[in-house]
Amino acid sequence: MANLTEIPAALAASGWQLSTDKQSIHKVFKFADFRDAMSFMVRVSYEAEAADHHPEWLNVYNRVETTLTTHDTGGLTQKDIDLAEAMDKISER
Ligand SMILES: C[C@H](O)[C@H](O)[C@H]1CNC2=NC(N)=NC(=O)C2=N1
Repeated sequence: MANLTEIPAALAASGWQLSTDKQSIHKVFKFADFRDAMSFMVRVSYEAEAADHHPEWLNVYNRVETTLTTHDTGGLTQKDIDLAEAMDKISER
C-alpha cells in the first residue's frame, strides 16, 4: 500500500491535520464529559479491531487526542483515512 502525501478535503474540514513529515494525521476530539469520551473510544475500538488498524491516542477527561499512521509502511495510507472517516462518523452520533 502506497504512502499518501495529502488528506481528503472533508477530513481537513472536520479538523484532521497532516503532520509536517506527512506521515500521520492528528485530531483532538472533544466531548461533553469523560463518559462520552470513553464511549467514543470503545466504539472506535471495535472498528479498529475489525480493520486491524489502531489509533495512537491520549484521553484526558473529555478529550481524545488522536494520531493515525501506518506503522507497517512508516507513513500515511488509505487505512488511516478510512479509520479517520469512521472516527468522525462515530464522534457525530
Ligand atoms: C500484525 C498486525 O496486523 C499489524 O501490526 C497491524 C496492527 N495495527 C496497526 N495499526 C496501525 N496504525 N498501523 C499498522 O501498521 C498496524 N498494523
